[in-house]
Amino acid sequence: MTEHQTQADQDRKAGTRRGGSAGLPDRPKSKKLRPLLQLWPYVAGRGAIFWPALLLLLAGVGITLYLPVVLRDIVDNGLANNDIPAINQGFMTFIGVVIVMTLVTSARFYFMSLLGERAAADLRSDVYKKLINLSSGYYSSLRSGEAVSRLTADVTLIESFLGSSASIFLRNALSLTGALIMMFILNWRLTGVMFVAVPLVMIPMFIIGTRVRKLSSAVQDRIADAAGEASESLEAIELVQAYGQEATRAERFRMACETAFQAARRRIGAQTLMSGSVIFGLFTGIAFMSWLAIQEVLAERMTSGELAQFSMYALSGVSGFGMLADVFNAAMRTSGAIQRCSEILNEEPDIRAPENPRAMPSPVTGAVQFDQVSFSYPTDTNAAALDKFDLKIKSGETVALVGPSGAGKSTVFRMLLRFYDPQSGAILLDGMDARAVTPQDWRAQFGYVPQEAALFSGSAADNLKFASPKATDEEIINALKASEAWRFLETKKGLQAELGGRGKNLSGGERQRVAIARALVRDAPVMLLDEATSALDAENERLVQAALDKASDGRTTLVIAHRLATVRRADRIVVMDKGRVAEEGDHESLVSQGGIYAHLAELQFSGS
Ligand SMILES: Nc1ncnc2c1ncn2[C@@H]1O[C@H](COP(=O)(O)OP(=O)(O)OP(=O)(O)O)[C@@H](O)[C@H]1O
Repeated sequence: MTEHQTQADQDRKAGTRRGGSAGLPDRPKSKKLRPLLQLWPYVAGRGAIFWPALLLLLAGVGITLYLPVVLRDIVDNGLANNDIPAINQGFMTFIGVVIVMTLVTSARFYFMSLLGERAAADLRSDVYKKLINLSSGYYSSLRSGEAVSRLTADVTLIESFLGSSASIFLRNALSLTGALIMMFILNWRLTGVMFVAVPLVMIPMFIIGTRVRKLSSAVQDRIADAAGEASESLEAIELVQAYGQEATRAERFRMACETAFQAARRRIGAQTLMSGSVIFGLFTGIAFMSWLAIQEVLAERMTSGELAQFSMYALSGVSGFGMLADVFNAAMRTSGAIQRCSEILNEEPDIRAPENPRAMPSPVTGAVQFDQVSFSYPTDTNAAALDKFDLKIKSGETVALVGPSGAGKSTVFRMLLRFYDPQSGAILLDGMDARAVTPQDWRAQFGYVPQEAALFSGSAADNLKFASPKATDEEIINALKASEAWRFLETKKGLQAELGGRGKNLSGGERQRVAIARALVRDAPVMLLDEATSALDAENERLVQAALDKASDGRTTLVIAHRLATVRRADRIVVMDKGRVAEEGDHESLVSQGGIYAHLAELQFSGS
């Protein structure tokens, strides 16, 4: 558990490092744009936002294409004839169109952004709903932290794409197409020349632009490296000073900053080249096109108004083209994000109900049996975690599982809670095979106290209702009393006492007692207790032991035991080694056998 958290923390840090300070997270791109289509249900399913957004987008494009027509009329009808009233009238129309355009654009912005947020919220909930139902096998094959990255970073990319890039893309693609058609109608010769001239100017800019983008992300990576370096040292400042590493660490940070500076210098060089070539390309292009256009006007193949109209389309077309290139990049990244999210959405949990699930016997007495169970973890198929494991526990019996680290004790619990299914053999409860019932029905028969007493933020009552949502206040208080947790909660706010995130408002021993109460309130026939290894003071130890006693009262109990007091209370001790039962008996008989248990007891329980 702790190992997992540490790994997750590291991954989170690595994620932040990779993400840098660019605002949007930096996640792998896809090579295909096709996955974008998978967003369709999320967009179309919200018709009340989607259709207004699309109509407003089309209206906006139409208005942008109409503005140059108004300008042409001003020039041709007003300016060419020196007709002042026509000029004034023309500009009034122009302003009118601008007002409509402003309203339409603002409304479009509102609906498009809303659409992005709406779809992201829906997608996020769907991905989470799937994640929370997937089985342990899935998580063990996923890099830890990756699931959360998909839920947050990937969905953020999608959100930003739908809310802004997709709208920019559609708007510019439509404006560009519209502008080209209008230009072609106005003067096909000029348009033809532009078709040749524009790529000549754009291609070098595009190449340099790609280089600038690459260098910019390299700079961000280097800055993030430096920041990572700094935070690592500052988080462990006492260690750094205790070992006299201040100068070395400062020098390492300086080197990281220097590398970032060198990367920035390369980026600035490319940017300088880029802006130079943009200015040169753009203005020589404009000069050349203007010269050609004036030739057309002089040859009376075009009016002055049409020239003005043409120029407006050309300018908007060129800028639209530039934006498309940027948006393309965003689309590739979003496509990658969608692929990763849909991978989760398409995943089927490998632990699921059979086609015709049977009902658990009523009542369940709690007779547990492992029948020749062999199992190896999906990520480690060579080594068997359980090897033809046989164990029969009578209803109401308390069995202590002991054994060296890696013997398979926790695996026994994981199999009992059906986080995994065995590769061969069967796990039975009152004779019922775990695979014959729904996982929910099966798990409802177990109370589980993990080694790290993971609690959730919320009140004590919330934390107990987690195990039994219908429990009454009285039942909750009884469970808390039985687990010796009520005494300290009473001095706080009783059931309403806030436990803090992961129960951080409580001490280690108190957390364990609340976790035991949580298992008790479930009132299940089988209790699984994974005893904490961390040392407790004598008083807490006594209280936890008393709580454990109550927890096993009248129920079948399996306890992974680390304390002498616990093994002594058990009806039977089962010693595991290499996924098998190695020895069995009570404390005295096992010690006298002088085997694994005797050795373990000497090491482990000598201080108890
Ligand atoms: N998620 C996992 N993926 C792959 N292998 C695992 C996984 N969890 C445990 N194992 C392996 O399975 C074997 C049994 O592990 P298990 O956690 O059941 O041991 P344990 O007896 O509970 O040990 P400990 O007392 O140290 O907790 C070990 O070899 C371990 O490396």
